[in-house]
Amino acid sequence: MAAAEEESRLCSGRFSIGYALAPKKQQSFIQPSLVSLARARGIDLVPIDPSLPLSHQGPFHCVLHKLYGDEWRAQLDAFAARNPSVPVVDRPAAIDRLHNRISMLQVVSEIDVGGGGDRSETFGIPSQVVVYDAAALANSTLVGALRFPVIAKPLVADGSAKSHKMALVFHREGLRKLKPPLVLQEFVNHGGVIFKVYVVGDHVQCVKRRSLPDVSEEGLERNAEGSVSFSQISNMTTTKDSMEEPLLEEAEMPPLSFVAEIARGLGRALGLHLFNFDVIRDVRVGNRYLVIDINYFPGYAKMPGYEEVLTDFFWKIVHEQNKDGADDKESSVGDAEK
Ligand SMILES: Nc1ncnc2c1ncn2[C@@H]1O[C@H](COP(=O)(O)OP(=O)(O)OP(=O)(O)O)[C@@H](O)[C@H]1O
Ligand SMILES: O=P(O)(O)O[C@H]1[C@H](OP(=O)(O)O)[C@@H](OP(=O)(O)O)[C@@H](O)[C@@H](O)[C@@H]1OP(=O)(O)O
Ligand SMILES: [Mg+2]
Ligand SMILES: [Mg+2]
Repeated sequence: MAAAEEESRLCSGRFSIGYALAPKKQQSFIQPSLVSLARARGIDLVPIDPSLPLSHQGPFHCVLHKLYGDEWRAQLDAFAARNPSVPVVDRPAAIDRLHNRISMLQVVSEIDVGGGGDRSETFGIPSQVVVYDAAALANSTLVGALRFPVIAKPLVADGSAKSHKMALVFHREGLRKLKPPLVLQEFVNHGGVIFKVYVVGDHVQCVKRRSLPDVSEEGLERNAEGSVSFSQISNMTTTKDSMEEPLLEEAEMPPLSFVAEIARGLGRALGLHLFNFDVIRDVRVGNRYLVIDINYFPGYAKMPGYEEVLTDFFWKIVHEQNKDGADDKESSVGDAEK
């Protein structure tokens, strides 16, 4: 940041965080309750107009964003080159890894959750294969390795409505109408409840949501249709499903220390501060947890107390950044920025 701009901040004692978000995201995330809490703690949340040069906006002490495309990327790169000490949360190259459902989950095998060796819980990802074209869907070696039912997920997870369109496929014949590129992931019975683990820097919070109900052997036989399509099931408040209602309130949460260790490992390996991940508990192995999805900058406003959590995060970023003004300090924000 230019010396004159920093001087004006020192006089005003305030920090500016610029945010660049799609209109729907802006509406859900930038709540008056968040804006006023941040303001009370000396932080102004300022909208960035992505159609104007970033250099004509600001000054900012941090840039927060969930926008894609080459133009936006070029703007951020130029901004980072001009303002090497201003954190960009998060780096586009780090976010990219979450836009492909294979690279997204590969990171799970890269992390090490120690727990001193006395932890009974284990974690991993479901078996999955990637299918690039229709010919591969007919390949018995590839598909034969999977146990049905499977969930077909678009390979690309770029936030488009299309990228959330899934199909639960009961039989091999159900694969025929699918459109690659996609990932075929084994459906794991998990009691109809999913755990969403929200990460904001060092903060980790886990909530329960409804999920797809378990599929029994009879259900598998009965389903002559071969597949069922769905989209963003955990955001639905009701389902038309005739299957037994999952008892959301009664579902036991995973130990917080366990999910927090996974969260920290993922945050470090991905170089990200703002994300959530979906975890299910395998009903066959009660202490086995599977990560099935990781999302950049999720719907934080649905997280209880999100205003405090996000304001604390903003406060830490701008204060760490300005403590000794350098890029070479040891803050986690600085590390991710590099
Ligand atoms: N392997 C699996 N086994 C059982 N259920 C699964 C599996 N994968 C996904 N699901 C169910 O399908 C839902 C959607 O899958 P996923 O989370 O991968 O999609 P998404 O569109 O990326 O979700 P989000 O809205 O969280 O970004 C999950 O919330 C869960 O209910
Ligand atoms: O819109 P919502 O508040 O539901 O947030 C969802 C968010 O949509 P948004 O970024 O457009 O807001 C999604 O992002 P994209 O994959 O589509 O980029 C994804 O992160 C979901 O997992 C979030 O739901 P949550 O996991 O928190 O339940
Ligand atoms: Mg999900
Ligand atoms: Mg997702």
